[in-house]
Amino acid sequence: MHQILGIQLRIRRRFQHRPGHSRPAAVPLRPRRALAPPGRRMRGHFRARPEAAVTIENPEVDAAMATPDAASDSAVEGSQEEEEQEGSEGLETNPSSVSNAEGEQTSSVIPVKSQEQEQKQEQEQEQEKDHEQKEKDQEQEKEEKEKQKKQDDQESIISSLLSEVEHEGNSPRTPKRVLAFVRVKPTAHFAQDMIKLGSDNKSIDIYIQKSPKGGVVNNSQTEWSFKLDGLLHNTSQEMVYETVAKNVVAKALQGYNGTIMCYGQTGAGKTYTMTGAASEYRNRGIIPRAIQQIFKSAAEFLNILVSVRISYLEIYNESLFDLLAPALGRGCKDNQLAVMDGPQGIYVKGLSIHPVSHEEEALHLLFEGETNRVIGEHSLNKNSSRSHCIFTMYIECRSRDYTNHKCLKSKITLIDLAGSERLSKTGSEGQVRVEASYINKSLSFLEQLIIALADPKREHIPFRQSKLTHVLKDSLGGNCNTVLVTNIYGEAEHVEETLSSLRFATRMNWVTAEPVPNEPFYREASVKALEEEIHLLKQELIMQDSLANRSFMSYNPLTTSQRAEIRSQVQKYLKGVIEEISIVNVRQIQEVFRQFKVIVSQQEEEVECRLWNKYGLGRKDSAAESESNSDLRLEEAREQQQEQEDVETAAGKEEDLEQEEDEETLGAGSPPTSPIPGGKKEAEEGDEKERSGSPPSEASQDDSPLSKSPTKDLDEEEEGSDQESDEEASVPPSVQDSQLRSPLPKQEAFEMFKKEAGREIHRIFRENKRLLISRKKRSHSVAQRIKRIKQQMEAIKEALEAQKRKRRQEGEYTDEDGQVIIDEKEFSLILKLKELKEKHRAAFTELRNLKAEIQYGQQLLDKCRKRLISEFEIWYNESFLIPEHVREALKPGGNITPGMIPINRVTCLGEDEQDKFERMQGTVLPDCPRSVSFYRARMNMDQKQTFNRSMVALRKMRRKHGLVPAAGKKKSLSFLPMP
Ligand SMILES: Nc1ncnc2c1ncn2[C@@H]1O[C@H](COP(=O)(O)OP(=O)(O)OP(=O)(O)O)[C@@H](O)[C@H]1O
Repeated sequence: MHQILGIQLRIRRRFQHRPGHSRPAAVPLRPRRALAPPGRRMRGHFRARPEAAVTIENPEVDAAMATPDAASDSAVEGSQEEEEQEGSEGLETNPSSVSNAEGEQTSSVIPVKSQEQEQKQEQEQEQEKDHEQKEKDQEQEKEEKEKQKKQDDQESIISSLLSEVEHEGNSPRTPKRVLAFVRVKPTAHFAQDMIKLGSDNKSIDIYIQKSPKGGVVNNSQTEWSFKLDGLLHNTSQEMVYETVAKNVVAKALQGYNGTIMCYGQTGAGKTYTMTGAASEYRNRGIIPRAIQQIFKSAAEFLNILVSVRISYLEIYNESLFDLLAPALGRGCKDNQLAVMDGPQGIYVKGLSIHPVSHEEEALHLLFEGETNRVIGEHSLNKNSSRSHCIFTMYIECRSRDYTNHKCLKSKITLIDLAGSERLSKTGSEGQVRVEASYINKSLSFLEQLIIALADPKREHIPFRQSKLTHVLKDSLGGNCNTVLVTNIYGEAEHVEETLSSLRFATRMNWVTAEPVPNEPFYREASVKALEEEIHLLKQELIMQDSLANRSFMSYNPLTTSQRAEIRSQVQKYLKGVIEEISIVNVRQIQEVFRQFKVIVSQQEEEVECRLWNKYGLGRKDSAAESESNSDLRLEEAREQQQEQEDVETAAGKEEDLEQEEDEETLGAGSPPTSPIPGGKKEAEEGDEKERSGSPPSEASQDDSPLSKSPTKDLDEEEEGSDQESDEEASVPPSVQDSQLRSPLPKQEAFEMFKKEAGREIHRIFRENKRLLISRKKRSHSVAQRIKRIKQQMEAIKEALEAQKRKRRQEGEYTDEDGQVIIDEKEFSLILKLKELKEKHRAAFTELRNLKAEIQYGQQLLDKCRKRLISEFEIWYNESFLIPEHVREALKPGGNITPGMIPINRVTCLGEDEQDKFERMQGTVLPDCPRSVSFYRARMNMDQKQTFNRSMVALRKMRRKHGLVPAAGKKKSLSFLPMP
């Protein structure tokens, strides 16, 4: 019955959707239906109306969304589109319920036809097909136009918010509520007698039999009814996003803060809803989709520039952790975070916020954060996350062409709460029990907070009771769009927890919210205010110094000679020549500590070398090698920096242009320069010299081939790589034949490696390098082109201005509507300017794409380089340093116990993921071209994890088997036998 009604509804909609349209009488439906093979009817019918569709596609779910604006409209459209397709299937397959345009009742009797009739019928079918195709095309065109219109609308909304005219809330504000949805985890054992989902897709009833023995739920009530904003049962990830998040994200681009929170029992699907299945693009959750929506919209905006920054916070046992902390490990004490109330709202002091320029970068951060989450196994969920996680995207919109100087800020807070079940239910002990009690406490504080927020009479809202509630102070209700997704199980055994989750959802649903966009602010003003503040503070310093008779004080970055002076002071202090180092300023203190660090690491290396030599541990050239290793790292860093600079100079022209425009708008004459000419550069050079280590007399200055690193060699070779052929002759004798030969100098060994074992990776490295260089060249020429266009635009603008002035001086003519009449020259100048603007925009897009390619290429090249070097290191160690018996032990079947990773696994790290990615490219990408960023970010993360895991295992292995690890954290891999 449902299904029949469903089809009728869809058919009606099909005709409603295109008013005035009626199928031409010449295209009857009957013959086609009559020819349909028996059985197709049923198949088509069921395919068109699965149970899921009944619940999801009910338009009332969409109506439940607070604002029927562009985003939610498109959600409805999406389902209408599906319905239309389904509807057309219904038209073909359900003759009993369909009438044609003339109202004739169709029949399923197959008429006997002559050949002529059949031909005619075929012709008619052809015509019908053509007609349908045309209709489809028209509809597509219409949809495209509507999409564009919506996009333009969104852009124009942002533009108007940014406009100079004071923005007033012209539409009366109607109090709204926090939206609450319920998502049921799919199950084969849905407790139909206990959980009843209403046909309105909003209500849910729970029936629990009163337990004769008494128990948790043993009061007089056995039935509960809840009415929320929507039920998501058997709903795809896409539909969940459309219903729950799309509007919030679209509004965030218009300056509204948005919050989406997943609450529910452990394992009920919070993480699945928020982040999604890790490996499948189709099953990605709200966060990856929100990232995609933002970057997609940003790319489509013509005049609005969107910048995005990301932070990822974890609250675990009432402690805050930065899941994206750059260098520090989780839980590191140095990384103290604190929730602060600032003038601009709540913020977490010390939490790293990362600017991201494209989707893949943002996804990479998400995946990185995900891998750092605390996962504690739990009887309810093997992958239970025992912490609350808050992924925040900070969005900033401003006008691209600087028609105004305002900036619109907003943030989207996406919260994945820890499981909400009661302690007894977790069946956990020890640490997990402690965690559960923390989680329970913070969730009950959250509940208290929600109750307080929902009560309009309450004056005090207990935000500060827990870290979670404090962090969420400005993210729940108030002026932001807040949506709660309550994840529940459908099974009978979880019904009590389901009941308590639904109570939480209802309370949340009572919380009022009055979403208003954040006030745009003047970037220029804030930069100016900061500059003034710096200026003032500098003056204050000067005054304090003169009062304290310290007129010699300077607060500029240190020069090379100043650094050298500090170094010599530190050395004197260590030798006891001077008693103390007098402290002058913060920069000097930092430099003193740095110098101490440099000296300590040098001494460590020296001591290590001496020990090796003294006890004859088999590494004759250890001194040279350790330096060679440090050189290697240094060279690598230097090369990366060089390449980074290349990219920046080539592709960064675009930013230069933007900056130029920025400066114009800021009215600054020239970009800020270092207070000391060449100061920073000099300081950096000084840095490098020092890092290469030791005093002049020591081996770092040595030019011997031993100290020459492979990466250095890579550099040289890259320069002359064009002439070099892959099929080079003179392949040296294979190392395999040699039984632990006396170590070759690394330089020679590297040459050998490139020609045999590392030949393929070396070829790939060169190929990547070549591609990167060509992209850089192209981006350089595009940047030049942009510059030329800009100059032309400037010239035309000037000419236009002159023309306008002339027109005004000569007196203006107006037409009957009062419009100023301009002459042909001015008109052609305007046209030319328009044309140039378009060219400028196109070149800009090209440059941006090239920049993304360069960035990606650069990453690829870096990876390739690292792999080449690490493989070389392993090969070198295996060939020259590991004795035969250890090599045997490392082979499969050798006496290394299971669980340890054979060395050859390390050499092929990442290959599996790469293969996976390539395979996936062949299959998934053609259907889903937008999934590239998702899979790339995923692959990067997987590779990183595999590498880290392998390294940890390898280190353990070395320790266990009496193999002495090289001292120092950053040592390259080497296996050394104990005497
Ligand atoms: N709607 C769904 N469709 C398919 N699989 C789901 C769905 N919801 C959850 N799952 C699966 O159930 C398992 C548990 O889900 P998830 O980890 O998201 O639960 P959780 O509520 O986040 O648990 P915890 O509180 O312990 O973190 C996962 O393997 C997930 O893939």
